Amino acid sequence: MSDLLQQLDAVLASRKRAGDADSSYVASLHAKGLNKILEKVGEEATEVILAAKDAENGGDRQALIAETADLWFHSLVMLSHLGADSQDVLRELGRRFGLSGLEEKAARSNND
Ligand SMILES: N=c1c2ncn([C@@H]3O[C@H](COP(=O)(O)OP(=O)(O)OP(=O)(O)O)[C@@H](O)[C@H]3O)c2ncn1[C@@H]1O[C@H](COP(=O)(O)O)[C@@H](O)[C@H]1O
Repeated sequence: MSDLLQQLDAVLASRKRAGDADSSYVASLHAKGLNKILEKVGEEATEVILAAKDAENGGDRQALIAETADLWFHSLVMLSHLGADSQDVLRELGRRFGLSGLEEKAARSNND
């Protein structure tokens, strides 16, 4: 599925380079600028939280999945706007793989 992320990265980069804001949602976000993109990331994060609470109470898990997809998507648009992409994040997650979050955090305080 990482290939899908790479394909999406390429589409987002092409919309940033030469997208038409009148026919492309992504190009319209790039044209509006980083603050608009960040507003959407914040909005979608809130919608994920609300959908998660709803799912905890027996609500619609598909709605949670859809809102999480919205958050991932808008985060990818943000990364694209700032010259990064999904592979940068996957590389960082790979670097952390197998390292306990508790050990990683303790190591930070030992080095501080
Ligand atoms: N994956 C997505 C994707 N996910 C969500 N969205 C859009 O993000 C917008 C979210 O806006 P809103 O939050 O206002 O709407 P909403 O989330 O449906 O409604 P609420 O949850 O807020 O109530 C909607 O217009 C969605 O269609 C996306 N738009 C585009 N993509 C991908 O980006 C590609 C390029 O898109 P265009 O640049 O529009 O061609 C597409 O081919 C897709 O692969």
